[in-house]
Amino acid sequence: MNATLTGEGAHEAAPPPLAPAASTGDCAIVTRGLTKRFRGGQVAVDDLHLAVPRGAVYGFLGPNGSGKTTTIRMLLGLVAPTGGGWELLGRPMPAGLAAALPGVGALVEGPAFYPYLSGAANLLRYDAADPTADGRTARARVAAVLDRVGLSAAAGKRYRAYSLGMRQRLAIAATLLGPRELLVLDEPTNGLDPQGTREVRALVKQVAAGGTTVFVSSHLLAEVEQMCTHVGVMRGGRLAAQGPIAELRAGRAPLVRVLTPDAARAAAVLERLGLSGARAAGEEAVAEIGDLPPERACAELVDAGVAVRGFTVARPSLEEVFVGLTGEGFDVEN
Ligand SMILES: Nc1ncnc2c1ncn2[C@@H]1O[C@H](COP(=O)(O)OP(=O)(O)OP(=O)(O)O)[C@@H](O)[C@H]1O
Repeated sequence: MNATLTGEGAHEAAPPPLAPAASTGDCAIVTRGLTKRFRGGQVAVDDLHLAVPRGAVYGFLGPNGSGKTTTIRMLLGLVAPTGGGWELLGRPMPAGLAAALPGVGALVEGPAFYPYLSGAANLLRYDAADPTADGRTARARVAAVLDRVGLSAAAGKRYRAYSLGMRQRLAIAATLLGPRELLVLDEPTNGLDPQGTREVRALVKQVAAGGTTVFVSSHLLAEVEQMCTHVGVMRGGRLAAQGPIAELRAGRAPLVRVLTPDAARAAAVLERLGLSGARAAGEEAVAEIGDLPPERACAELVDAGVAVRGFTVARPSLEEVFVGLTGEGFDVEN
């Protein structure tokens, strides 16, 4: 799949699209113009074109309120779109929901577990609620899934004694009771401590390594960088960018940054040298270095009388790329 940059996120400083529209070839999720306008007129999701390749761990990244949960709820048939269409596991929706959903594990709102029952007993109750599950093999299924999420040793422990990370792993275990081709997780590390976050991240990677496509929403860039192969960036209900993380990062032009009290003059020199996107902000002038040898740029600046206090050439970090696209910062803590 190719990375694409679309929409209004591409403001003045943002570079042009990396590639044509994403291929929707072998995808676990495809949306075409998916839109949700709530009563009262608010457009929560606007003309969304997602392409989630099979086998990907796709990070659905965006600040709070950018439309992630609404999108996930539409994908799962929990709320009806007001425009556009979508496919899950190759089936057109919503007609194919009943056929596709058994292959989809989803964690949208945390499942309700009984605090006085053990993890295993809670999962047995979940399993019993699934009319397609064979009751005779329930115990084996629950044991296998507890093993998969690393909770075998705590299987008999009461839920209320579980740590936050264990609770979330149990919730993910509940989504894995059946064989799943696709796992959809809405902010699975929200509210977890660093240890719980690590546990959930490791579990997601492990599930993906078993061949399951994972679609996971997050407002944490660092988390998406660590866990995901692909990313879609939401801004105000629209998709500002999507593609393989490595491609989004690698496709960005290296920038020259000049630290100087003469930032405006430095930007003018860089522009005169033919560099794109030359701009000044505070005590920094920035431009795309292109093919110009950095030493030549530096010499020209000095010749023009610019007091160069710092000079670096580097690709923008993923965070800088996304801030450029969304116009908003990301919480990079954690
Ligand atoms: N039922 C609803 N009626 C009206 N507006 C809604 C409804 N649900 C969500 N919205 C609005 O739609 C926008 C997108 O919300 P959504 O929950 O999808 O965003 P999000 O990216 O998942 O954010 P968060 O992480 O905070 O949940 C928000 O402005 C929200 O207030």
